Amino acid sequence: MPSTYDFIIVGGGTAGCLLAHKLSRTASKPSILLLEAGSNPDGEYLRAPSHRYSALMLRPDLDHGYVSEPEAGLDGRQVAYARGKGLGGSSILNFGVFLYGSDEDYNRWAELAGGDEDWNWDAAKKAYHAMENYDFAGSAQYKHLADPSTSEHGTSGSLKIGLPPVLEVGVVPQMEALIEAGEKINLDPNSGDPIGISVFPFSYSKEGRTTSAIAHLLDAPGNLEVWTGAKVERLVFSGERVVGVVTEDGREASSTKEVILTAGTIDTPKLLLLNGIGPKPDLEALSIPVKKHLPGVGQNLSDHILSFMSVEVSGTTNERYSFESSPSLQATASDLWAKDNSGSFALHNSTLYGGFHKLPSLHSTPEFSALPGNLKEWLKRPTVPDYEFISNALLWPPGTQLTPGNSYMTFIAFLMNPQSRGSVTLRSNKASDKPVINLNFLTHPYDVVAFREAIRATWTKIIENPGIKPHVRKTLLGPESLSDEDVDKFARETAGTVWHANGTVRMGREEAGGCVDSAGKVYGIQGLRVADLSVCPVTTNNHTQSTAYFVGSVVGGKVVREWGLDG
Ligand SMILES: Cc1cc2nc3c(=O)[nH]c(=O)nc-3n(C[C@H](O)[C@H](O)[C@H](O)COP(=O)(O)OP(=O)(O)OC[C@H]3O[C@@H](n4cnc5c(N)ncnc54)[C@H](O)[C@@H]3O)c2cc1C
Repeated sequence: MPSTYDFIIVGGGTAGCLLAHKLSRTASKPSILLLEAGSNPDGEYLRAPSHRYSALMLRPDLDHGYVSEPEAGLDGRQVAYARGKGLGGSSILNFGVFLYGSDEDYNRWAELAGGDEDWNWDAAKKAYHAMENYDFAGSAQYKHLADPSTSEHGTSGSLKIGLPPVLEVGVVPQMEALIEAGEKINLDPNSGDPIGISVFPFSYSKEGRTTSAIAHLLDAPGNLEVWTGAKVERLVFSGERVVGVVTEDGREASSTKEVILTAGTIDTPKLLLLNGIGPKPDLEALSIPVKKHLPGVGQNLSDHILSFMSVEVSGTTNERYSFESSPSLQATASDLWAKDNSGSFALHNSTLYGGFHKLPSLHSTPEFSALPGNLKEWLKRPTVPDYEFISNALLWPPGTQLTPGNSYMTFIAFLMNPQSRGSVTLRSNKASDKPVINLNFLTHPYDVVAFREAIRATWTKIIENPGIKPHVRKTLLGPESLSDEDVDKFARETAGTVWHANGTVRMGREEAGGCVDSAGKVYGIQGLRVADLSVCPVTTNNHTQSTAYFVGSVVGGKVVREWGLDG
């Protein structure tokens, strides 16, 4: 006999752990089973800010290891498409930036969700307030560059968010040089208005990285059971109702109320397709019995894209290369971190600064003019950015050897509001086969032009800045020139994912290709919801871990109300 629970949550990732936390702590104490394909990761080094970018390299076992198909817009390159595997999901591997989207993202989301105000900016603000435990201490050291208002952020949630207690060497003069050159400083990008340059808040505290599992599963109540190494392959149906799941290794569990999928933007549609929920012709072609013809499942894959650029700079600009190339400094840092979370492992890689910007010239291009009218109107709103840049990032390309005594500056251009759409489809009807991922990056004419302008503006703002230029010694990675042809070539050769995949089980009207309603319920099937980034009808203008938490929080709130879990 399979064990029976009120709710089964499939996927112990960013959204899934928050959802499990939320439901399990309601007054009625429903029984909940959380199933995670990966392990419960350990390894102290995974948490130090210094290792912010290296979890992927150090622990390939925590990555599902997906790779895209050859991409037409990227000269046939394939893109490694990491997805976290283990309790915490992609919050184990991510780079820790914690930014909300624009207020307009959430208001548009609410509109596309049929006017459901649970998704609008006011609701988002409340949701973030409730989940955050914001440490304001950091910014006290540099209030002219970051000054989040204490009343606008939560301090009693589970998710530790903050600003670096000390900024890394080089950051203050660079930010000041950009401000001097006319950049607007944004003292709190998590205010609904991301425009301007800011020190980026991160999902770190004095103890190091906060994953969703660390935030939400420590001291779990007795009514929450967690199975790791439990990859769900099959949904069990009773007529049109989902009543349970079966894992890869044959374990079964039944649900009396609902199964909620939080397996992420790649695996949630894969699971739906394998179980007969998706486009009928595709399912029939693979001999999968059709439970519900839903053409949108696996379609509409959306992601931000980025290109790294880097220059060698004089050794006085920052301390990055001298630290990274010194085994003895690293050893001391490792000891201090192990002893009391202090030293260079706490400081190194802790600071990212950057900004979200508008590109007025983009709005007069033919590619912009060709967009649908309501989208153009929305893109022109003052708090909707056209692109983002980040500086003080990791050495890129990794392993580059520099002139002894020198250091490096790496900065990144990001395309916001991408219009290219990809897909996640099945390779076969076997659950063990990886899905087919077509990103279709840079296949929409708007994206080509907007990304070109983003690269050009990022390069110019940083490299041509009179306070930064004198420190630059040579280009390590950048376009040959700033001509359209050279920038486009550079984009095709270097553009990659920001790992912000979303939209493959999109929320919206079924007649318009939507797969779930505004409560995350899968159309045509009872007892089945989705509560991860696959439901997004908007690619929010941020880095998307906060969006995943938001989805878990909103759908969780609806489940609590619909089932009266809080009495
Ligand atoms: C390398 C990298 C860097 C990033 N950097 C940032 C950043 O700096 N800031 C930011 O805001 N965002 C960042 N992101 C994006 C952000 O982390 C993700 O958008 C977000 O975590 C996705 O949350 P999710 O809940 O939708 O999915 P996930 O967190 O990926 O969770 C899905 C979970 O489901 C599990 N699962 C999958 N299939 C099954 C199955 N069949 N059965 C059981 N379990 C299953 C997975 O193992 C995983 O644990 C980054 C992502 C990556 C990969």
